Amino acid sequence: MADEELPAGWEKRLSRSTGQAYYLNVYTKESQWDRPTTPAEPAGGPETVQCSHLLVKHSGSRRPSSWRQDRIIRSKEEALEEIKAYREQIVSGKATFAELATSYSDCSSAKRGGDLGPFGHGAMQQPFELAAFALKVGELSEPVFTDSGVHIIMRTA
Ligand SMILES: Cn1nc(-c2ccccc2)cc1C(=O)N[C@H](Cc1nc2ccccc2[nH]1)C(=O)O
Repeated sequence: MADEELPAGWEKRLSRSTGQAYYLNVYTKESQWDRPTTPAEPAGGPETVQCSHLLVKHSGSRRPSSWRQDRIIRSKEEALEEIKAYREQIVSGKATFAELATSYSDCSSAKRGGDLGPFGHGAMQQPFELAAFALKVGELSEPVFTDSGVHIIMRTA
């Protein structure tokens, strides 16, 4: 079977000792045995990422109101428990990220399944940015706290 094309930024090499194929990130010169499925990221990480998020606000949020609820009174601890339950539903496959974000996110991006579109450094609150840029494409964050509330973040590009 002809070798399928590799995602951008990768080169296929053969191990001198075993003859086994491995893959080289041409930017960072790092190598891996597993065939890559996403483009190689340059050293220093990506300039922009695209993420979807699910936000649960609480009484201490910067704007304790949303399309879902005019006045949000749940505590920060209750918000964390809710976001952990949503994360478990996603990880177990009981629901998709987009389904839950559409129904339950307190961010206006809920209408787009939580999709925030592409963004670069400096666009989002720092805890959110740090978590988002640390994710690999397709990865789901642990709960992230910002002045807006408690988030889970899925990097999509
Ligand atoms: C940063 N952002 N993008 C959208 C958005 C994007 C695409 C389509 C519709 C809305 C909404 C927002 C936003 O700040 N929403 C706030 C809540 C919020 N706070 C955030 C902090 C970090 C990242 C996303 C966040 N969303 C709100 O609705 O009160």
